[in-house]
Amino acid sequence: MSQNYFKDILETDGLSIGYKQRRGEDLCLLSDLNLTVRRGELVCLLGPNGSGKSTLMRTIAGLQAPLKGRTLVEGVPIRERNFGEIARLLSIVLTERLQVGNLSVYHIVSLGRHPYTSWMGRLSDKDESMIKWALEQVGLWKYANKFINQLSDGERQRVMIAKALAQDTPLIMLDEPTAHLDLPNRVEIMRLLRNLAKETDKAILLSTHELDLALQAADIIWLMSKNNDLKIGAPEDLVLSGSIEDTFKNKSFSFDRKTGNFIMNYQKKQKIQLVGNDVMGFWTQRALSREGYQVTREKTDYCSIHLIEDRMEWEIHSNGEVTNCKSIQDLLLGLNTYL
Ligand SMILES: Nc1ncnc2c1ncn2[C@@H]1O[C@H](COP(=O)(O)OP(=O)(O)OP(=O)(O)O)[C@@H](O)[C@H]1O
Repeated sequence: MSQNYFKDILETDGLSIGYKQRRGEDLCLLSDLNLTVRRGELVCLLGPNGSGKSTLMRTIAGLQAPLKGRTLVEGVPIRERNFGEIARLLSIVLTERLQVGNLSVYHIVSLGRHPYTSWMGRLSDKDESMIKWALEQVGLWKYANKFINQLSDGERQRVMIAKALAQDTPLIMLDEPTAHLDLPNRVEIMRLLRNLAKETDKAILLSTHELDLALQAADIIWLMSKNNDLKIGAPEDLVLSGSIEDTFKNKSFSFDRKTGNFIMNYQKKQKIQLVGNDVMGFWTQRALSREGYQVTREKTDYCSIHLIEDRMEWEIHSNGEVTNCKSIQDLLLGLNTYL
């Protein structure tokens, strides 16, 4: 543990990232970055493919040389330190699936203690208690003696997080920790990482393509765009400023600031009035938009749809006629006969 208390666990000082070219100018992806990650903070790095997320993560971790500037963890410039010293400052969880099926969960997590063990790798009482603590944090102590190939992908990811926790570093970095996982496991890993940041007071920096989860879990988002730009802010600030919308703008879908969802852009058909609110209204509107209708609260020339919420039914009102529908599927079929 460091003697000094650093509020900003990670700092970059005039950091420029990119690639040195043999001929011509260097490929500079981002320049003069002065970034910080504070104690207890979960920061999610987001951006489209090829925007430079991996390059930034690798450069921060000291795995790739910066074009300019430096990274400091708890005030220590990491590229000036040796491997053992860096391993006490930051731990990294990479995306690759673990291929070592014949190692136990306990053994893998114990590898996180390598910066503290002797060259023989003998574990002290403190090492053993850290390993137990780390496995308890991710809810896998009961699996300590299982082999890694007996675990699901979500459980393996939790083992790797436990290994990083056992390493006991102020900064934990994770490269796409939710890749290869199903939705419940993706949510679970993000929730776990957020809780760990708060409970352990560590700084956690992760790269992800999961915009939705990052918006819900991150304290701060670092948003990279393809035109060498990095925007930083609370998720809600980046939504309200339109930065998220701009970054992921595409002709086939758009980001809806009101709901935080991506909406596929379908060809617009007629305008339909929707009368009624709430959950049923939300899902009815989704279905109508998917079919290409423009949904409005105003009266239109065509028809209006009334929600009968207590019976979970829909009515199509058109030219004085009313058609009753028992489901959204019915409603969409019914509309085809009117329009
Ligand atoms: N070794 C390299 N030499 C030169 N250019 C590179 C090298 N590696 C990556 N690049 C370029 O740097 C840019 C950023 O790549 P990077 O892999 O950091 O993006 P990313 O945001 O992590 O992408 P993805 O979301 O697809 O993983 C890309 O244009 C890529 O072609």
